[in-house]
Amino acid sequence: MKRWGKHVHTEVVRLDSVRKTYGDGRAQVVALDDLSIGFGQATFTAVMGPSGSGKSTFLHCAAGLDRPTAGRVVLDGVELTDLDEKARTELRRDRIGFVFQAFNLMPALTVLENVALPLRLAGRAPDEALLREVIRRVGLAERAEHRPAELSGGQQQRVAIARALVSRPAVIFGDEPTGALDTRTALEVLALLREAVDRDGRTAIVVTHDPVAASHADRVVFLADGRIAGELHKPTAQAVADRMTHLGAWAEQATAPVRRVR
Ligand SMILES: Nc1ncnc2c1ncn2[C@@H]1O[C@H](COP(=O)(O)OP(=O)(O)OP(=O)(O)O)[C@@H](O)[C@H]1O
Repeated sequence: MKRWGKHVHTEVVRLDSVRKTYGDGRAQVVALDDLSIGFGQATFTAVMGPSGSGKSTFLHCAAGLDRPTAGRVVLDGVELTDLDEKARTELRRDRIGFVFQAFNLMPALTVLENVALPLRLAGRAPDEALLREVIRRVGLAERAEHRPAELSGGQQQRVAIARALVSRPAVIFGDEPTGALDTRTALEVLALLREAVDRDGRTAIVVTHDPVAASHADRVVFLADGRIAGELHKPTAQAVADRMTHLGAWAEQATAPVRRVR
């Protein structure tokens, strides 16, 4: 907890002087270059930047999926950089929800079973009333017994959001969560993330290429060459697009390889 004057400010995620390099010698790539940034509780941040600017690397380091080469990451009061692999896995399971572009649902399981999975993996007996409430909130009450292949892309992503929310995580990380969705469906998914932040006090950090998606955030953080290249608060889609143009993001994107699907 940090105090800024009269205001009490809680940072749920904090990166201090985080550096991440790949390879060494002449082939070394600096993906994150001395990055320091904090994310307050109940805030929604979009992370944007040209291809290769370090967005995925940032997300992986912030969420404890990967270890920085130097610097420290604190998530929900725990210093990730001190933890071994097993402890980091447990912290991810208990304190973090993930939403990916490719939904990553288990095809053989029903909606209800998919949403219950994080609780089962944590050895907790899922409370069916709680599961049904989370599924109702994402608008899929009638679909609880269906399997992912029987749902539209937008419905599948809503299942993924329900699954991310069920363990009441401190942070929800999104990697292009609306990347595979049409405009209207993307707006529904963004509204669910917004509600998780505003109503439940979750902290959302979402990597996106889409200025409209980013305009749903409280703050947009721009990365370039592994560093923070600027921020916008309460952004409009137009302001985000203008800043991305300034960063040369669109020109680079046109020639960039198709994003990896995880
Ligand atoms: N495993 C790896 N080995 C070597 N270099 C890597 C590796 N992963 C990423 N990089 C490099 O690190 C830099 C940052 O990559 P990163 O994937 O974080 O960028 P990004 O902003 O997410 O890009 P995109 O929008 O294209 O997905 C790039 O120069 C990339 O080539």
